[in-house]
Amino acid sequence: MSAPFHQKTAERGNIIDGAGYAKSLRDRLAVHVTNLKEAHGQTPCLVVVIVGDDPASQVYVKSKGEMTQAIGMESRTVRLPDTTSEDELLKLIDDLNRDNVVNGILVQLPLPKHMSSLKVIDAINPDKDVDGFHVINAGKLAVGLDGIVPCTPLGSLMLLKDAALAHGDTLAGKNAVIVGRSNIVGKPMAQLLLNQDCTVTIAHSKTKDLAEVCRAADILVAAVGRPKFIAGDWVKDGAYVIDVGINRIELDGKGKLVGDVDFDGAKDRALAITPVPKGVGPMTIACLLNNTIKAFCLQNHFPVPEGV
Ligand SMILES: Nc1nc2c(c(=O)[nH]1)N[C@@H](CN(C=O)c1ccc(C(=O)N[C@@H](CCC(=O)O)C(=O)O)cc1)CN2
Repeated sequence: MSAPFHQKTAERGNIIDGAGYAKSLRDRLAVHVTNLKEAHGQTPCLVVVIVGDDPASQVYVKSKGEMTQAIGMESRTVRLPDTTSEDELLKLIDDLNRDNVVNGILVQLPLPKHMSSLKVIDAINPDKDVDGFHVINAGKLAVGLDGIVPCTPLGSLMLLKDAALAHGDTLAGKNAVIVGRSNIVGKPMAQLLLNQDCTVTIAHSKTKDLAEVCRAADILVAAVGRPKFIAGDWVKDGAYVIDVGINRIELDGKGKLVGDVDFDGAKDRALAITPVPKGVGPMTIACLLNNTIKAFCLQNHFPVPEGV
């Protein structure tokens, strides 16, 4: 087993360095891309589709394109106006499904209100669904088959495993509480932690005594999308805390990014905790690159590189 990336140091304390882990993952993936090119003369190709002009989505999509290219893969971005009809988007996906050069298709979420994200995701060929959102990939994860795993939960699991390893610990047998039941984070995160032999609870807006449920968590994953929703005293002493939330708030007249956890209140209780920014967020894009390489190898019947 490799040495843990996350080490408790004087500067970092118990703060999980998601940005640093993501960089080291991208460096490893760049080596795989070079090796695949040398061995097969082919390069994985990712197409990202964005509809509309949501400013945060524009930033993420730009970053996806840059990072895809930076590790040596081919990147294409399709930008559509928010007047695009659902049928036009479905037609584009159909074309991309049929294009043999394209290995990965990602439709940036959220979509404009006149589109059904379930319908759009369902139209993507599951083999090219590098987000891992298609019902076939969700089903594979649920029954323990190898498929494409959603990027944010996959990145969160990598950080958790690494933090546990740094403490000479494992995830098996731990009480994991996930606050949030979305299809793209909460539910797949629960499946991943179940597969690690955790005892898993999914909590949500109707959960009774949420604070008490959280206080019982050895692993607490916050994915509610509400700034500082999880108070510091909801965190058990010695818990691993993964904060998936990325919320933009105004503080002293300035824009600021905060997570779903009250970081200052939680950090002295947690054994290890992800910050916002530079925690889970950067792992989302690094795992997208990981998934694109995996999809490329599976489509071409090449061996999937170890660790991908
Ligand atoms: N099709 C998808 N849509 C969306 C996904 C997804 O996985 N697939 N996830 C999010 C947005 N997202 C990627 O698309 C994403 C969010 C945040 C980050 C990130 O690196 N955040 C930085 C802060 C950046 C900032 O200033 O906003 C951090 O946390 O350090 C990357 C990707 C919703 N849509």
